[in-house]
Amino acid sequence: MLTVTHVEKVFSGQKVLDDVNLTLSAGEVIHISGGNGSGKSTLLKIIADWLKPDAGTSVIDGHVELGALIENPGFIETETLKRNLLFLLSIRHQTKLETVLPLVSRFGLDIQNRASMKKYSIGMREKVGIIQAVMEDQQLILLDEPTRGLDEQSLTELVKLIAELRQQGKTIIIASHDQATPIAYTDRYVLERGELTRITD
Ligand SMILES: Nc1ncnc2c1ncn2[C@@H]1O[C@H](COP(=O)(O)OP(=O)(O)OP(=O)(O)O)[C@@H](O)[C@H]1O
Repeated sequence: MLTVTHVEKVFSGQKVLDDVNLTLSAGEVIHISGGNGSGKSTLLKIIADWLKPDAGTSVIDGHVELGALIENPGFIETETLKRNLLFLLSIRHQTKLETVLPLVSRFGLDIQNRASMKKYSIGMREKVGIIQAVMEDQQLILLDEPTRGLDEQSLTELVKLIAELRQQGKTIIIASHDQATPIAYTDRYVLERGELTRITD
């Protein structure tokens, strides 16, 4: 599903990622922890092909659809939630808005909300970011700090959603600064000084 091999990334002479290797098969759910600035977002961006590594490769199997929430998701700020989702769905033409509505309401969002996205709070934006990352049955899902700004109820929904996606065989990478995450995951990794290491209990 995903093979990251000997990946390096240097910013301003500083090696942020140093020989990072990661192989994930379909259905694996992992959690990567690491302090602020440890390179979690950089690694996810390389996996999503938003950034090129300075050395090494990151390869996703050809047929795999990617869903990603990395840093601040970009929306059309002057448009409503509905218009934003319709726009995103129009790119792949695979999913109808009706299919996404249960996901919208379980996170307490209102598809009829007439406010533009720029009026949304951090937590509301995070929820929309989560929804767009999973709403088209994407098989590989990257979630960078997905709990940011979420209230208790939404956090519970997120935990349930990830458990469901895991049951459906989705491959998921969750990154957060926190080693202790409320989210169910299988394998834990830590990113420190540019190195990604699997934590064994
Ligand atoms: N486009 C860029 N140009 C220059 N430096 C960058 C760029 N993107 C990231 N960096 C630097 O790379 C390092 C890792 O950043 P990254 O955002 O990947 O860390 P992170 O682990 O996601 O941090 P956080 O938990 O704070 O979000 C930081 O020192 C950051 O300043």
